[in-house]
Amino acid sequence: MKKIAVLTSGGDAPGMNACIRAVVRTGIFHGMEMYGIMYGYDGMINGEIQKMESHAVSNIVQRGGTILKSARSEKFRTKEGRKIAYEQLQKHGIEGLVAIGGDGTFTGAKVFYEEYGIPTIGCPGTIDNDIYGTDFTIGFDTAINTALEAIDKIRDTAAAHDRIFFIEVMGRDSGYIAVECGLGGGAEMVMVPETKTTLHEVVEKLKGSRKTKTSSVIVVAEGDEEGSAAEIMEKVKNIINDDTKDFKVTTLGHIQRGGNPTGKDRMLASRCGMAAVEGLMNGQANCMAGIIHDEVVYTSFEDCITKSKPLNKDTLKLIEILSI
Ligand SMILES: Nc1ncnc2c1ncn2[C@@H]1O[C@H](COP(=O)(O)OP(=O)(O)O)[C@@H](O)[C@H]1O
Ligand SMILES: O=P(O)(O)OC[C@H]1O[C@](O)(COP(=O)(O)O)[C@@H](O)[C@@H]1O
Repeated sequence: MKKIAVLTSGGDAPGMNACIRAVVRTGIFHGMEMYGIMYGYDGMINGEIQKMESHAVSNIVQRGGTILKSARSEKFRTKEGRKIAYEQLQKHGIEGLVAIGGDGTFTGAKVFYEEYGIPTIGCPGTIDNDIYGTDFTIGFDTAINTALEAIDKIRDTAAAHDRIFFIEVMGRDSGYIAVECGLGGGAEMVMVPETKTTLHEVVEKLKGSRKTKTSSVIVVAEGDEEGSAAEIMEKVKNIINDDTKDFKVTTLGHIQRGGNPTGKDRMLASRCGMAAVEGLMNGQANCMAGIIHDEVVYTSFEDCITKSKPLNKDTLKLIEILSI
């Protein structure tokens, strides 16, 4: 294998740049020609493929976002789109791919590999941490630290005004961010897509905690089955029906996806990037390079996509115990 290309796809995540840097420099170290594909799978289809020398990844290890840009590509979901993508790779002589993204990105990579056989290895890049085959995903640590900083600030106001705050964090299908922020931010309760929490339980919890506390914070993952934090707040407010209680909502949104990656994310990203390139050189394909118990582990895309990584039950219990 002589030419490897790297792309970032799906949502961006802090640490993706550190991963791109590791991919490019590991490849060059081993005598490969390295290429960057802009805008994920869309760029593959559009032929936005550029050679990357070592200096192309200078001064990016500390930066959020992704210098290769990211996209969610509808065209790549079609057979015609993937055929054009393959032709573009052929045109540039690309023999291997590193795809940095989440489970959608890996689903696309798997379909593409099965159709055209271009060896591909993924690196887990999503703030949601919802990927089987790695203890943590690139961007998760930064996202929870960003969210925690925001929650700490909101708690100041909550405490000063005796308010009940519903804080929405990201996590379309996953409650990892909510759970970590809930625990670290001292929340009364977390509401996540993986477990059912009824409005009745929320109301009872708030009534109970108001006996000992004057302010409360409830962290809601955006994908919770009861709806958004704003919707949940309205419903709870209506049930409690007490004008003396002051309810507020804050949706943290995309601040969680930006910013300089933490040291942990830079380390994880660099290790996964190197492992992806060395995996390709050693004949691995159709799998993701992740880190489990501090060791590099290659997990098939099939498993990454189909197997779930359950939330730690002890952590959920801990939140309940610590919020009495
Ligand atoms: N079944 C599929 N077939 C082909 N491509 C897919 C498929 N699922 C996802 N993709 C591609 O992967 C991209 C990224 O997936 P998405 O779910 O948006 O983000 P993430 O990788 O962060 O989970 C999609 O925009 C699409 O181009
Ligand atoms: O910016 P967008 O495209 O609306 O994406 C929002 C989504 O991005 C995430 O932060 C991460 O999603 P991905 O795993 O698809 O990258 C989700 O939690 C959130 O729902």
